[in-house]
Amino acid sequence: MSEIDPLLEGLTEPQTQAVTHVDGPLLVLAGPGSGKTRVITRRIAYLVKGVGIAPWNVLAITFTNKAAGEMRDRVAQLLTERQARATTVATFHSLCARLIRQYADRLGLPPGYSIYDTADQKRAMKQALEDLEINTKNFPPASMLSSISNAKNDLLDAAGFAKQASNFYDRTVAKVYTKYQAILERNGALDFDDLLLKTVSLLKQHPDVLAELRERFQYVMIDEYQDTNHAQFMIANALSAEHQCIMCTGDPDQSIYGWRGANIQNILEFEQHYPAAEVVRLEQNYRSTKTILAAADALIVNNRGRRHKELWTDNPTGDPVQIVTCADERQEAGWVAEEFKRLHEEENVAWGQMAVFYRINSLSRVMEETLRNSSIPYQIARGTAFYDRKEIKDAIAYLRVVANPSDEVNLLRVINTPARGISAASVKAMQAFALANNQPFDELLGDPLRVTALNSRAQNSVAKFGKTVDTWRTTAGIVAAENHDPTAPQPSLRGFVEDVLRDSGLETFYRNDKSDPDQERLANLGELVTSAQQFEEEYLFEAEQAGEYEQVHLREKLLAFLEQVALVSDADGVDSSQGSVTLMTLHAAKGLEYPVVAMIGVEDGLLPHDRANDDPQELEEERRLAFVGITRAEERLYLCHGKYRTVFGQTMPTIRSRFLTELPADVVEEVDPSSDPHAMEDDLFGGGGGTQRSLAAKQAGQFPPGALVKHPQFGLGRVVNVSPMGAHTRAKIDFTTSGTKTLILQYARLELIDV
Ligand SMILES: Nc1ncnc2c1ncn2[C@@H]1O[C@H](COP(=O)(O)OP(=O)(O)OP(=O)(O)O)[C@@H](O)[C@H]1O
Ligand SMILES: [Mg+2]
Repeated sequence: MSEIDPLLEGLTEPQTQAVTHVDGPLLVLAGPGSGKTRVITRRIAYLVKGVGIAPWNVLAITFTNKAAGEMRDRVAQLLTERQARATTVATFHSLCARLIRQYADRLGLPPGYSIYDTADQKRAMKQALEDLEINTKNFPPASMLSSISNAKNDLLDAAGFAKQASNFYDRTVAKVYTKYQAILERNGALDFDDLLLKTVSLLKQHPDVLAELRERFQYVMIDEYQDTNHAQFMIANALSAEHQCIMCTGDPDQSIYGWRGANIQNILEFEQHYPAAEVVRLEQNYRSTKTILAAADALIVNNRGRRHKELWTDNPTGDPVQIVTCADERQEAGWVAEEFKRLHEEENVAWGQMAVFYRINSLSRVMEETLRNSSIPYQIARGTAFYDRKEIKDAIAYLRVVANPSDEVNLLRVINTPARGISAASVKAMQAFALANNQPFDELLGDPLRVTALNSRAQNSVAKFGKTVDTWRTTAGIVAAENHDPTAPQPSLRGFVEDVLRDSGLETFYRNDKSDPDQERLANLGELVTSAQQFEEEYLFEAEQAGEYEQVHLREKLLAFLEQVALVSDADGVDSSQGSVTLMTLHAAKGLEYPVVAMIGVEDGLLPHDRANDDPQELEEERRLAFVGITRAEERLYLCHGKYRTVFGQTMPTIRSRFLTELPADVVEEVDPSSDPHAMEDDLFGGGGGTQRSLAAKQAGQFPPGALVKHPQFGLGRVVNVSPMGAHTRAKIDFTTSGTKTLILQYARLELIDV
C-alpha cells in the first residue's frame, strides 16, 4: 500500500477530486453532511504527504476555535506530529490576532495590545457617550456598537464613515465612532472587528509584509466560506491573489450570519473572482437519515433565489421527524428530558450524543432547570462562561495590565480590587491629573507624589501598587530590567500567573471570601493556573518543533496566552466526549453533528425571529438557520413548540412556526403531550407546579385571544390575552361598555359566547 492510499481511503470520486486538486483555485459547493470539512482535512494531509508541500506553507481557516481544534486533531492522525504542528489551522480572528502581534510595530500598536470582548467594548462605548454628553436613551450603546461593527465589516473607518453620513443619526454615530476608536487607541486595544480591519490595512499598506505572508501561506483553505464578510474576503484574497491556490468550501443554504455582515456574494461570485476555478459538487450526504434529509430539503426549497442542490443518502430511512406540541415551555423541557432519558436508558444512547438547540440564549434557562432536576448531565456551549466569571476577569485584567501598560480600562478594574486603599475619589483625582497633564494614567503609578490632590496615605498605596506592577512587568520582560541577563532561565508562565494571583492579593481575598463558603472562586483561580500551564506546555512543544525552544521568553508566552483567552467563543465549550447533553444556540451548532437533536421554541416570533417579520430576506436567513439546525441531526430529530410561552414575564399564546407547516406530512409525526391529561399531570416539571400549570393552560385554552365572552357584571367583551399562572391565571378582557379589565379566571365566572 502506498503512503497516500490511507489519505484517499473511503472517499467518493468527487471528494477524491477535491482532495487531490493541487494548484489553482477550487470551490467545493455542497450541502450539509456531504464531507466538505472532511475534504479540507484530507487535502491538508494529501498536500503534505502526497505532494511534498511544506506543512509550513499550508493555512486552513475554520469558523470556530472548536472546529479548528478538531481539524488539527484529525490532521495529526494523518501526518506526523511534527508536520501537523507546522501547518496553520486557525479562525480568521485568531490568524489576524497573531499577525497583528507579529507585525505590531508596523501598525503602531504595542505587541501586548489588548483584545476587547463585548463587555470591555460596552464599557468603552459608555465612556465615549459620556465624554460626548450623548443621551443613551436615543443612542443606546448596543446599537451604536452594532452600527460601528457594520461599518468596520465594510472596511469603513471613522473618517470614512463620517464622510458618507448623510443624516443626523449617522452623523452622531460618526462622532461616537471617532470617540470610541480614540478610547480604544488610548488603551492600546482592538475590538474583534478591528482584528480584521487592521489585518487588511497591514496587508494593504506594507507590500513587504504581504509578500512575506504570500510566500508563507501558499495553500489557503477556507471552510464555511458562505459566512465570510467583506474584510475576511479581502484578507483571503490578498493572501492568495498571486499564487491562486485558494480552496473554499461552503453551502449558500447555510449562510446564517448575514445579520453580522457576512456577504453571501463571496461564495456566489467565487468563479468571477477566480476565473480559473474548478468547481466540485458533492451530492451524497453521510450524516442523516433519508427522512431528516427529506424534511430539510422540503423546508429549504421555500427560499427563493437559490440554486437547488440534489442531496441523497445511502443511510436508512429512519424514524419520522417528531413535531412535539406542548402546553408551555415547562412541559416542553419536561418532555425533552423524559425522551432523552428514555433514549439513554432503553436505547443506550450516550448523553454526549444528544443536543438541544434554540434560537435565543434565554430559552436555555427552563431547559437547564429541568435537566438539573431530572439529574441529566448537561453542558452549555457558551465558551466564554469560565472567562466571564468575576474572579477570572479580575485575574485576566491583572495580566493584561502587566502586558499592556496603555490598557487603562483593565487598570481601572483592578486598581482597587481587592481593596488596597485607593478610593474612587483618589482614582478620579488621578484621572483628572493625567488628563490635565496629558500623561498616560499608568505612569502615575510610578510617580503618585505629583498628584497633590491625593493624601499621603493614598499616595503610599498607589506607590506600593505601582511597585508591584513594575516588578511583574520586569519579570515578564515588558519593561527592561536594569541588569538584564539574556541567558538567565525564563520563568514559567504558570509560576508567573501564580505570582500575580498572590502578589495582587486576589488569592487571599477569595480564600477569605465569606460569601463563597465552598471556595468555588478560589478553585476557579486554580483552574486558571492549570489552563496557563497547559497552554504553556503546548506552546513550548510547538516552539521546540519549530526549533525555537531556546528563545521562548515569558513575555511571548504571556502575550500568546492572553490572545487565546480573548478569542474564546460560543462553540468552544462543547466536548461531547464528556458524556453530557449539549445545549446551544442554532448559530453555535453550525458544522457540528449529533445522533439526536431536539430543537425547542419552534414558534413564530422565535424561529423565525420577530425581527424577520417584514423582511423577506431576513425570513430566508431564519429558514436557513432552521435548515442548519435540522441538518445537524443524524438519526432522530424533535421539533418542539409550546402553546404558551412566557417572555419578559408575560405569558402569551404562541403560533407554531410556519417552518413546521412547510414540512410534508409523510416525513413527520405529530406528538401532542399538551392534550394528554396524564402527561400533563405527571411530574414532568421537576417538582410541583405541574398540575397547576396544566390547569392554567387548559383554562387559557378555553379563552383564546379574540374570543367573545360575557361577564355577569361587565357584560360583553373580547379576550385580549391570558396569562397562565396556576390558580391565579388572569385574563385581560376588553369590555364593550366597561373598558379593559384584568380578571382572575377562577373567580370571574366568564361565559364563552359561541358565534
Ligand atoms: N466518504 C465518506 N465516507 C464515510 N463518511 C463520510 C464520508 N464523507 C464524509 N463522511 C462523514 O460524514 C459526516 C459529515 O461530514 P462533514 O462534517 O465533513 O460534512 P460537511 O459537508 O462539512 O457538513 P456541514 O455543511 O454541516 O459542515 C462526518 O461524520 C464525516 O466523517
Ligand atoms: Mg462542515
